[in-house]
Amino acid sequence: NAKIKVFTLALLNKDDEILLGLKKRGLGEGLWNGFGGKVDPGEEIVDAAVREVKEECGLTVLPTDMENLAVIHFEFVDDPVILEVHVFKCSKLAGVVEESDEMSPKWFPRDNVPHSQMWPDDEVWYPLYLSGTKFRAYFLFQGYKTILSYIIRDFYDH
Ligand SMILES: Nc1nc(NC2CC2)cc(N2CCN(C3COC3)CC2)n1
Repeated sequence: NAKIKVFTLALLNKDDEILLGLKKRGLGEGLWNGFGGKVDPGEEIVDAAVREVKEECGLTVLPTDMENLAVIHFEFVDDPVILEVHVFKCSKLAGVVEESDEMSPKWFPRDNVPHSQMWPDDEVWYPLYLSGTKFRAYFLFQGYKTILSYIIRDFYDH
């Protein structure tokens, strides 16, 4: 009786830097990550991504400037809840970066993000993301720290 929970994850780019936020609470607390959250019922996924970016770091992004680069499914041993994370890449940003209740934002060099303080899967798929490759991925976790297995394939292949 698997249950799928849909999340957005927006990675914001400017020149050779990427904006990450240190999560202050909830799932991923204490880790650096892109901006995102749950998709409300009836909400378009890309609109949820735009909303979460604004809420979490103050920046305004147009839905048409959100490039959907990946869909990643995360499964956890002995847990029926599957996380479906829609990853977006955006380079057209407006506004001023602000701290929020959820996130402390900070710019990092895109080739030097703090992987030791990020979700372990990021190290696997960031290189694909940075090269602009569209992909689908599946990760099987034991708890939140151990990757038991993963599959990555082209977004368009079956
Ligand atoms: N980079 C990355 N890795 C993940 N790995 C799986 C956990 C093992 C999950 C993940 N997200 C799921 C959680 N979501 C938080 C915002 O509201 C909750 C952000 C995106 N983001």
